[in-house]
Amino acid sequence: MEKPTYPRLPPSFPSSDICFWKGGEKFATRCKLRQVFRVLGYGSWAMSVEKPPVEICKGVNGLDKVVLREVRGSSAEVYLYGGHVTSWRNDHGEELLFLSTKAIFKPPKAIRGGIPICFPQFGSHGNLDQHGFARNRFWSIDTNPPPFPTVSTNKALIDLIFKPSEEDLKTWPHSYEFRLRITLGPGGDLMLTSRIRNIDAKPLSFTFAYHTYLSVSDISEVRVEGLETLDFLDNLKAKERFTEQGDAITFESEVDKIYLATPTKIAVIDHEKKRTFVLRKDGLPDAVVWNPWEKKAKSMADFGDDDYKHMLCVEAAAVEKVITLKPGEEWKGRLELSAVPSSYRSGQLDPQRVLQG
Ligand SMILES: O=P(O)(O)OC[C@H]1O[C@H](O)[C@H](O)[C@@H](O)[C@@H]1O
Repeated sequence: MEKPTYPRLPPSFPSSDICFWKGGEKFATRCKLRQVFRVLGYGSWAMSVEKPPVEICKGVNGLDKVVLREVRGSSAEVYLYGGHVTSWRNDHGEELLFLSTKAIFKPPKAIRGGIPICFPQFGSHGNLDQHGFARNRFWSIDTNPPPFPTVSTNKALIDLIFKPSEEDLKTWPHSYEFRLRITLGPGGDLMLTSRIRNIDAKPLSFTFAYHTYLSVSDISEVRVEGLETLDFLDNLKAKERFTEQGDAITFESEVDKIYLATPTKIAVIDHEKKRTFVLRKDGLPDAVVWNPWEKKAKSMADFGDDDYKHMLCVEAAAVEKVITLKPGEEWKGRLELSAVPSSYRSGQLDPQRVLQG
């Protein structure tokens, strides 16, 4: 083949980041526009401008949202309203979080689905409104967050901050700073790290949950491993304490349980989808498992009648033992979510095996 001759490009020719595509497959990323110009015309190449790893734009009803993108194609969306993750997609573009077909993106209602933040109160475990108020307040982008002990090389991350307003101080008179970092890892893992600092002169006590709504193909085909034989508080039986019996947890009716002092890793196995979610948590001893089932689903205005079949909440939480911070103290609570193909058979939970599957 004859050596192609390239056109001479003027020095001012733009050199922004570009992706190459062939037959729907991404061939290369972050080439310079100058190089692309040379390749065009030699084969059936297409090109597109690489989308940024962090983009701030408008979402439903004009609410501000942040889109995180990882170079291999996974993505996440975060609304500043609630500091709320509403979408997490793998590199095939498949949605991994459940979002109600009737979700209302309108304050003061919290968004139904995704990952609402329950703070400073989980559920009705206190005098505040159900799940506290962080999920229906506007958060801000934190442009200068205090450093983390380990430096992150991830580009797809956003730091948010929530500080109580004068109104909030009237209902809950405590001064604090709540920082939330949301990161999409190179393999598409979603990580949420909350840092709450007490900046008041008196102690700060709270309960907390990442109220994660996982998307599942069919709830009756789902199994949770890692919670068997643990004690739990049953919200459907006046928070009475029971011990889980037998095997992994499966679903055939309404469930609303707070499992206590759980392992740091929990697996949610979706047999039909052949997908396993692995939840890893730190600083959050409890795990809430919730599915409203048919009757409650019908009573919820922002929840489709059949939506209960396609969701399961497994919530990394701190409920039974209230967290108390002395003045100046900081608490950290972390959740890491991965979705892997299941090559999973029954037996004790071994998340390492799940991950390698
Ligand atoms: O309707 P929400 O206030 O969002 O609460 C939804 C659910 O959240 C948690 O999982 C609680 O354990 C449930 O008791 C509650 O029904």
